[in-house]
Amino acid sequence: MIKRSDFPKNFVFGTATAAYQIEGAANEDGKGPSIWDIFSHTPGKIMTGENGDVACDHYHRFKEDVQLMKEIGLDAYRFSISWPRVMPDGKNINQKGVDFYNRLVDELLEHDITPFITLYHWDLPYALYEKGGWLNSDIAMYFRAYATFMFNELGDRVKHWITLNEPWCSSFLGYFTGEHAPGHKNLQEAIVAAHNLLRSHGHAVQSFREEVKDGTIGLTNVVMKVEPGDSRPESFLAASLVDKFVNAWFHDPVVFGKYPEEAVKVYQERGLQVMENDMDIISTPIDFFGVNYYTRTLVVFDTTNPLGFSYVQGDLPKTEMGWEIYPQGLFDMLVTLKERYRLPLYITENGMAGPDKIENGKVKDTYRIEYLEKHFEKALEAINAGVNLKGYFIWSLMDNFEWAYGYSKRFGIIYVDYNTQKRILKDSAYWLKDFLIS
Ligand SMILES: N=[N+]=NCCCCNC(=O)[C@@H]1[C@H]2[C@H](O)[C@@H](O)[C@H](O)[C@@H](CO)[C@@H]12
Repeated sequence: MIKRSDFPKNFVFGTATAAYQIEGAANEDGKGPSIWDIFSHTPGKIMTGENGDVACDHYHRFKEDVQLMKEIGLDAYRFSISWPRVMPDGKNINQKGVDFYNRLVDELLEHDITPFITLYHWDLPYALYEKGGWLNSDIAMYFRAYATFMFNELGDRVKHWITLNEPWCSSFLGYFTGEHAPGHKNLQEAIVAAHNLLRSHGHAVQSFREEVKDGTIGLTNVVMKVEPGDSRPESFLAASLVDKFVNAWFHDPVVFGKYPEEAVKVYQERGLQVMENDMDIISTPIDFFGVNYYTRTLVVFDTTNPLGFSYVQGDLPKTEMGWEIYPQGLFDMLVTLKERYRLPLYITENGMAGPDKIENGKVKDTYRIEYLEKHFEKALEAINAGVNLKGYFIWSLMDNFEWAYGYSKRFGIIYVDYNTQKRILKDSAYWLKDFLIS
């Protein structure tokens, strides 16, 4: 049985959340609307018709939540800042919003929990969306100013920062499939948004080097193990190409200063415009990559699809999200990232949505314990294979607003009763508490 002491001494175990998914107080103390406030209030966008107006009410209950993190014994906590809470119009400061994050950081430090901050976890100020949002190249300057302000405000106490959470989701789910805010369905827009997200990332890193000299900063991507769904050679080719679009597209430019060749050609015909010194900015050196790993993606050669491939379902056991449980993919991707980019890594998200039910005041989420054990084992295997893995953040600390699925998908190790806002540690939280002292 794997033990905490099998991991390197300074390895951090934590949990992760995001502002829009847990804070609530959507219109309180001067906070401005984000694109997710508008999207979740737009009929038909959220499967359950729910929104993040209250969520887990973390804005008011953060002290209780930090106390629960302490009770479990977490080393670290990854959370995001709501840009429109601190800058309601994307530019001017809302001091009450800033005060909340000062209080949260101080509460974490008082409980010996190391804060890891994500600057952007999808909740763009709506006022900036009205100015073009990620489609307007000026967004990089707004993001740089926001990042610089936060570095100056919290950088004395917070030494670990992530610029963006999953730019692939922000651009391709937000602007191509339309599943996420702002709900556009335009491939050219998705390509432009992805480029502006990476430019914004680079500007924030440049500012960080001036503002927080003793800190580390990185970029978090969703990392999908892309595999062929059948044995045809064309499907192997399709898998390799999809891997370039979903994985390499958001890692290569940040390290090598250039997009993957195979994908550039496709995107240049569909609106990608790279201006002078964009790639130099995007490839401003970072200290680590954050890896959000959930599952694998299977693709097959498919001439009926204009892109030449289609996604297929695998036959492994699945979570409530319909995602296959595939711990081997975590090992494979950690090794791939290490060999290609030679950067330290954090697993900034890994976890599962389960059929969590309260029975006699308990949640027997044995399936989540097994899921975490298997993925912990693969993470350790990767470390022993030479991967410089520095930490592991479970998604998520508590059940929360799961974007287009509303509150119907429970990822937390803590159960949230949304009617009463009562928090109940699931069996997986008690398991983690024991693991962290093993
Ligand atoms: N097929 N397939 N699939 C895998 C693709 C997963 C893309 N979604 C994510 O990674 C999001 C990430 C997000 O940071 C968090 O805010 C979300 O709550 C979790 C759970 O959904 C994950």
